[in-house]
Amino acid sequence: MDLEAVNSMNYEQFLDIFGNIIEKCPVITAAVWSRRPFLSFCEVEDRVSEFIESLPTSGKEGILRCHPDLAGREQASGMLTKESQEEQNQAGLTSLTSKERERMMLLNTEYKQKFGFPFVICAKMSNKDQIIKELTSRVQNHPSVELLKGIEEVKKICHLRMQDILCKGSPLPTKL
Ligand SMILES: NC(=O)NC1=NC(=O)NC1=O
Repeated sequence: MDLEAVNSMNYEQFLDIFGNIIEKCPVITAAVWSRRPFLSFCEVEDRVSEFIESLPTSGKEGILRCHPDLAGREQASGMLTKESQEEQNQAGLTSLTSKERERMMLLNTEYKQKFGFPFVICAKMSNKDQIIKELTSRVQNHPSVELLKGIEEVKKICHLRMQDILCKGSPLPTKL
């Protein structure tokens, strides 16, 4: 997929391709479309980051709240987005022992009760043991620290999802 093709997409085509680069937050992609033409693919990510940073705390918390728990109910019920499913698979979170699953559930519940948003980490850059370790440690943090860390992880997830889209060369939308 080349830049010219991306810059010539209408907003429906842009959303079809990039709508889930931030988990379940297509409004960010829809807003960033207005910033075209992009001089590079990195610029798309920079504009996404700018949009996120422009949000008030409640908006950033809202983005985190759109993320499914790792090894949580959405995974158990097969309700994950394809991107999240693949990321959780890659980190080994779909093959936890019952003891690991129980521990993740308890830690996720504790984390959400404390912060009012879920623990978010870029699963593809980690593995189940590291994730459990990170969750155990981060649940002790101050809310302001976890808001920053969570958004930082959201941007890493976005970067990898962009790479997947551009490298897999999703078929370009047919000219409508
Ligand atoms: N709560 C989460 O961290 N969710 C996720 N991390 C990923 O890498 N993909 C997700 O859906």
